[in-house]
Amino acid sequence: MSGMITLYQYWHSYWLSTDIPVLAKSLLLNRNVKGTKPLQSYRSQLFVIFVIFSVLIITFVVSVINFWSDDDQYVQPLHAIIKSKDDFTMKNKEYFDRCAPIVSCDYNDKYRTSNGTCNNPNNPIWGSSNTPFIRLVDAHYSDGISKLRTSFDGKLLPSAREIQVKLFLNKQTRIPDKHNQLLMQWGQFMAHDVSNLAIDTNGEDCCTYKNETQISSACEATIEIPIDDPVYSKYNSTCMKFNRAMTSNNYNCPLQPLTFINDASHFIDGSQIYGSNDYVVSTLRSFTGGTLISVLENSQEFCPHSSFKSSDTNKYFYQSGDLRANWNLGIALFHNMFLRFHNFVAFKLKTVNALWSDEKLYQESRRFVGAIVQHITYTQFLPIILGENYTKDEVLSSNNKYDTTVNPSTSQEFSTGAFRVLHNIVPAQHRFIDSNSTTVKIVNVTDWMNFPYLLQQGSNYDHLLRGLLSTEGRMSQPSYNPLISNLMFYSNNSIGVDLLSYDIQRGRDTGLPPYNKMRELCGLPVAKSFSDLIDVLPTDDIYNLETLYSSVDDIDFIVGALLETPENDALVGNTSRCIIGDFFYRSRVGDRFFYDNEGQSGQFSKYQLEVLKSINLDHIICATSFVDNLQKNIFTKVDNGWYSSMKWSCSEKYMIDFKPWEEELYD
Ligand code: HEM
Ligand SMILES: [Ca+2]
Repeated sequence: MSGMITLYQYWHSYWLSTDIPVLAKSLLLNRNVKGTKPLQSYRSQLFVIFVIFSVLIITFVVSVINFWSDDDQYVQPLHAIIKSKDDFTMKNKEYFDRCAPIVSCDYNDKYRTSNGTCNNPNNPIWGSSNTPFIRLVDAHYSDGISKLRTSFDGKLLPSAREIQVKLFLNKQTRIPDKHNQLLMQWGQFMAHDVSNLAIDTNGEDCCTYKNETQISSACEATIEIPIDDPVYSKYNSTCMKFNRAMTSNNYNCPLQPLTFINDASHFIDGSQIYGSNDYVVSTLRSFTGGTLISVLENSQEFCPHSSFKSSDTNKYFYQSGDLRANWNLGIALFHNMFLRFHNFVAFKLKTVNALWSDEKLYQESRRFVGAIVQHITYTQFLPIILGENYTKDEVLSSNNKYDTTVNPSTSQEFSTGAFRVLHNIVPAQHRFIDSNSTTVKIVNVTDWMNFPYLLQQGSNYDHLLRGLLSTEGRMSQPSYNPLISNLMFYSNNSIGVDLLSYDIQRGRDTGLPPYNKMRELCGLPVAKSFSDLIDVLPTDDIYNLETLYSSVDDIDFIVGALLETPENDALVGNTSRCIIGDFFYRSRVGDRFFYDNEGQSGQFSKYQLEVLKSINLDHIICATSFVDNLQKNIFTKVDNGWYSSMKWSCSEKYMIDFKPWEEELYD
């Protein structure tokens, strides 16, 4: 009875007379309120129970709402799917057990090594150059080891060129794109930072060897051209030369099934600018003032030259951290831009730290540039490629914590498959635009492959840069432009090759799993018949696929990925987005030196990070060219709305503050 009274008294006094702020204060301070009656202790306990009970109910209601509102069943936490499928620490185990070099590391060092070793304290080789790509799915070869995949019923797969002709070649759409050509160029620059698959060429022309009995293994995979090919039949050509990629066997590490080696450091660290090993790095450094070697022409800085095969001394290749710098004019421009930017940063750091040595200036500048390359990729580039929300929720999730269990290596599926889908935004032509906004020249991309010297003549560097900035990009679509689809690397002696045929054949060469396997990995339902592809592929493409492949399980990954309808605000479809997203997630969380990872030896100070985060590609363009005003959204041709015609001027908007790098001197 006394207990009843007590309870009644409690409720009565609680609702009618308790001073709630006083009670809350007592709970917070975990002590009794002065002058309370003996009932007070019960009151506090009941109040705690009441709070806990309420929290439980609210949590339950919120999780029920979340469960029902999760209508996008295919958007799953991709790294969770991929990570749970396999243990990344076991990837390429045989390589690591048998062939990996032994390295000694100083984990207090503030700077990355040139080849990427010593990043992960438990696995110091992870992500370093000359180590294998990782496979997210096991290799697919017809003999389980090295022979190109065949169809499930044992027949040969359709020829890569036949697929190009029947599915893609005539599907050119010219809808104006809101992005400019610079976006594409950043993509290629990024691809070359993280991926370099060496090709086993030896100068052989595989089609000449084709009919000989002793065919070299590098030439096993020449591409058959259909007799009625709309382009090559005019030249009576029935064979497209194709060399297989180098494998670990070429690096003195025989492994089965074939394992492919990345010559670039897998990390996003600007290795295409600096080189992926000590030798290349040292050939590019001037060893004064922390700068890279450059040549001057018309008061402009360019990459140093290496000799050209031609006797004409006015023609040359640029030397840089990546041999592919000369492939096309746009990539050559980017190599020059970043050479200039490195030297600009070195100069500025010297002005705030007059006593810094060449070594210190070089390393600090490289660290600065590497951070900016990451920052641009994650904040300006990826939101356009993968969509804003996907980038935020999937790629940039998990705060800024480095995770030693995450393997940062580039995946085979990313480099030979998903990221190549963006070859579909490579334009056929570039415009050269002068300072009066007049187009002074239009060039075909394929006319200048391996002829980068055009860039250095007159004001061509700035003209091409203006062209990339103000020409609309090729809209993402299920085809490559007709020039790279037929005439890539053409010369006086050869018609040229087809990039899409190469991409399809390279997938088979490197044992990529077929499209259906990649769907499964990324959480899409496995297609049991062609008609099941309707969830992400247009109907007429499904029909055409059925005429080419005998089973839905045969479709090449890049073929399915290229046909997928792009997701919401992304440029790529569901499976490409998943594989690209997976790589960029691991490349961030698995990189101890990632620019905004917290608690690591190479960490930037708070003020340095503030400056770095305020810099974007606009600042780099302003610091390195005569282009002096820029649109507000650097990868967009023009901004929309009434404000659109206005551009921001370099001198007002894009200054970089180097003060946070000034080291205090103590007497
Ligand atoms: C004018 C522009 C471009 C040209 C001429 C070009 C050409 C090529 C060629 C010839 C290959 C090697 C093909 C092979 O033998 O397997 C390649 C590989 C590749 N490309 Fe492109 N590409 C361009 C732009 C891009 C863009 C915009 C991206 C992505 C955003 C990209 C991503 C890749 C990737 C990831 C590889 C594999 C790299 C490796 O592992 O070695 N490329 N490209
Ligand atoms: Ca790299």
